Amino acid sequence: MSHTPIDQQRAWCALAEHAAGMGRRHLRDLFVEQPGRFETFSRSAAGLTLDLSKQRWTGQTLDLLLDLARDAGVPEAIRGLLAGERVNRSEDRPALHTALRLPADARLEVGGEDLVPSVHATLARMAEMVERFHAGQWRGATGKPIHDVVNLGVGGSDLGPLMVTHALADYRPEGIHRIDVHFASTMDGSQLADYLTRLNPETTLFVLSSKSFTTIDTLSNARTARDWLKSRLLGAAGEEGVDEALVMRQHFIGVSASPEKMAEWGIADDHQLEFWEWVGGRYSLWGAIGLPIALVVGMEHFRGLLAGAHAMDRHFSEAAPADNLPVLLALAGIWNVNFLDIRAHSILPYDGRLEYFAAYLEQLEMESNGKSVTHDGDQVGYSTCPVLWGQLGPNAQHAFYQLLHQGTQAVECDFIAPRVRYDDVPDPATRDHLMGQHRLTLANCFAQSRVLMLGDDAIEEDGPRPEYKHYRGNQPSSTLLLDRLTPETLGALIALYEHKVFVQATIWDINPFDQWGVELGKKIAGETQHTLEHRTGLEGMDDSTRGLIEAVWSAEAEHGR
Ligand SMILES: O=P(O)(O)OC[C@H]1O[C@H](O)[C@H](O)[C@@H](O)[C@@H]1O
Repeated sequence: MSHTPIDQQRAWCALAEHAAGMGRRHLRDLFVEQPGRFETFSRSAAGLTLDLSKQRWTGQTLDLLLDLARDAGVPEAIRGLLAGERVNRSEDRPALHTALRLPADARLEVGGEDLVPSVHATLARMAEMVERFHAGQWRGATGKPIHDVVNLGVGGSDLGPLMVTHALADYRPEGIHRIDVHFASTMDGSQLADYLTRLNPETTLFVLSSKSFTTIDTLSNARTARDWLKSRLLGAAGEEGVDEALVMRQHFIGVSASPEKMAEWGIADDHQLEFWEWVGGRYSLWGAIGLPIALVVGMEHFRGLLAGAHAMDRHFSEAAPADNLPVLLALAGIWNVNFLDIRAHSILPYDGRLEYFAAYLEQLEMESNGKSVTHDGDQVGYSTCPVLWGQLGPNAQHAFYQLLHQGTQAVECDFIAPRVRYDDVPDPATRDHLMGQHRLTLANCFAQSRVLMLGDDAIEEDGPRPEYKHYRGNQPSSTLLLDRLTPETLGALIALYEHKVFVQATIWDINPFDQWGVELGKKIAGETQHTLEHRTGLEGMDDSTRGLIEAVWSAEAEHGR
């Protein structure tokens, strides 16, 4: 039996009425009317400070949103998620990414089995592998130590490791055999082809990362990599005893939830790292999919990342909703999307190390909450996930901030920056310059959120101003300060967003852990590929697709295919 949709429940209706009463009240007035907003609307946990005072809301708004969270069953949902209930209902399984970061002495019984020992057994296997690489003992088929590792994966098997290895590149341990890690995800092979022109096959290893081990993008890159290795290392190298089995064994590691498929592909048993169906792809960087991260920062820092995420998990589980960072961040989003009609959300990190953070969040948020059917199978009558995009804030200032300041779209922004950076640079002259650059960056970050909030009022200017110089302001934002960017705070930051997504999904009554919307495209791509290759089935296509396919065929004919 379907329950009453959330938008027909008391708390939602009270919020709708409250929003109507607030009209188009300007953020600058809210700041005038309510002194001490920073104090009122900011909270800290796990090395992060979240300032929500520039949200277009009041204390009463937040109280009503907290009522909404309670009525939607958020506290019970959090308990269910962390306890391993089957929260992913369409696939009938739990979503236990939080189990991947439990400490070794914790217990988590799901279906009569304690999951913690197997999680830590995988970490131990990763540690052994990482140690071999860092000791220069993982050798290619011709006996030379592996120096370059290329991760072949896409979506959740690419974006998390890519984002984190980039963010934590400063944390490379010293005194080890250096491993350079690269990422190739695109099915067209262009990223991989570029690496293949530059890397030495004798010292290059590929990690095939794919939860399903059926993703065509990854498997076609994997085939290209295998052929490249074989053509370069077999015979041509003139080495005695270098056979195909040795090449496969020394140059490939597989990471997947399907050991059978890894074996079928030819990954040696002891070079397979397995994870579980109960870890969603976009939530998987905390386990074996994180191998590239550990190869860059070492196991100690990888465990630091897990510890930071676990600190956020504990905060999520223990803090009261009114002090709970993920709950508050989620409620700010709900307020913007569902009551202020703000359906665009920009992620703006002010730290070059977080270059891939927005791309990572685009998958996390939009693949999780880009849904329109409730758990009961009903169509939702309200908006869910906003369109989310982003880029490094300082660069975006010179690109799309124009739209934020003077365009016609209302946009919510998340500004993210570390409080301190470069204070540990050994050379004092460079240190001073770099610390100055960091302060410059922070000044820009704070200035932008201030101008977005206040508009013209951010500056005192005499005389009238032409319309084209007018800034209307009133764009809401959140600011997240990391004490500094470390494995621990990065872990906490990612976990914060994971949990924010879950809280929003709970309120919207949708499943954040499946992604059925991507399946049809894959099926139709298969059929289209068949037509392109075999020149049959064109009659069944629509006129546009037919025209496009014929354009390809005529180009191929011109080039003699
Ligand atoms: O890890 P894999 O099974 O190769 O999946 C890679 C990606 O592809 C899919 O199409 C999904 O939309 C993503 O959620 C997933 O992360």
